[in-house]
Amino acid sequence: MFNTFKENKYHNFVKDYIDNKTQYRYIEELGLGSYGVAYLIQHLSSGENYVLKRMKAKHRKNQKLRDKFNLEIQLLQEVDLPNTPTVIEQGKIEEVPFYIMDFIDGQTFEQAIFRDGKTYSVEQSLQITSQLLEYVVILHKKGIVHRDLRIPNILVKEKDLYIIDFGLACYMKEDVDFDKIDNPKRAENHISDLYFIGHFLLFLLYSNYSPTQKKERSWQEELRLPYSLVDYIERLLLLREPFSSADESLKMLQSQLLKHPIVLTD
Ligand SMILES: Nc1ncnc2c1ncn2[C@@H]1O[C@H](COP(=O)(O)OP(=O)(O)OP(=O)(O)O)[C@@H](O)[C@H]1O
Repeated sequence: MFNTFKENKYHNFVKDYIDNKTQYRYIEELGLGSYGVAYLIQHLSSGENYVLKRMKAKHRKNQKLRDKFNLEIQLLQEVDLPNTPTVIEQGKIEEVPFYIMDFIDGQTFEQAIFRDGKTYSVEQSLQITSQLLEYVVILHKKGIVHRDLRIPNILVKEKDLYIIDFGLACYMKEDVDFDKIDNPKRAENHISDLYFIGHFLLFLLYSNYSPTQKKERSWQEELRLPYSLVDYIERLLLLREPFSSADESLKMLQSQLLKHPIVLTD
């Protein structure tokens, strides 16, 4: 098996492969996750940028992880939305599977908030969440749950949102007993995506927050949001009765929270 040292060696292998055996040239590494590595590459004749994502070399003999990686590609192909990257091609480099997809030349919300110090008002946070929910409703209609809608996996480019990293996505299970969900993050239905969207919304709202006290308090106390919005977020986070679908939560957001101007409580 490739160990950490060999992973570096494999990295050089991939670079050589891209530069000498494909119609692309290697530009840089974009990110290294627990299972995969993503690289920025450029198509030689068009000059367009793409992303090559591969499995980590040390996992290449692990059939379960290979299946997981193949499922990621399959789901991304099935999603086929303007706001998710299109899969261009797939293959193997020395037994390690990879695929090439569109490069979304935007910023992740993690970069926007934590690197660039971007702040979002309550109104903006709700507008962005509404846009995200619209895409998630379509995703769910296609029978797919993303299950990792965190700030590094949602990009913004010219005010449009894009969803990447389908590494934990799965086919949606229709009949699930809500009382038996002990880990909402891993639920194989809308509950998981709504739970992550609740946290996503809190990240946006916190971007505008400056602590007034040393002692850390709950988000309900710190953010001083209107009751209707607290209630809404609590439903996303399963602290209250969950929404029966992403569509229901989108409708409530659009018909009740976005319709009236948000007034913060003192
Ligand atoms: N299609 C894309 N367009 C733009 N940037 C991308 C794209 N795909 C990945 N990236 C960048 O590369 C980083 C890593 O990619 P990705 O999130 O898919 O893999 P990972 O999370 O590192 O792997 P794993 O699935 O093992 O956790 C992302 O955070 C993002 O910055």
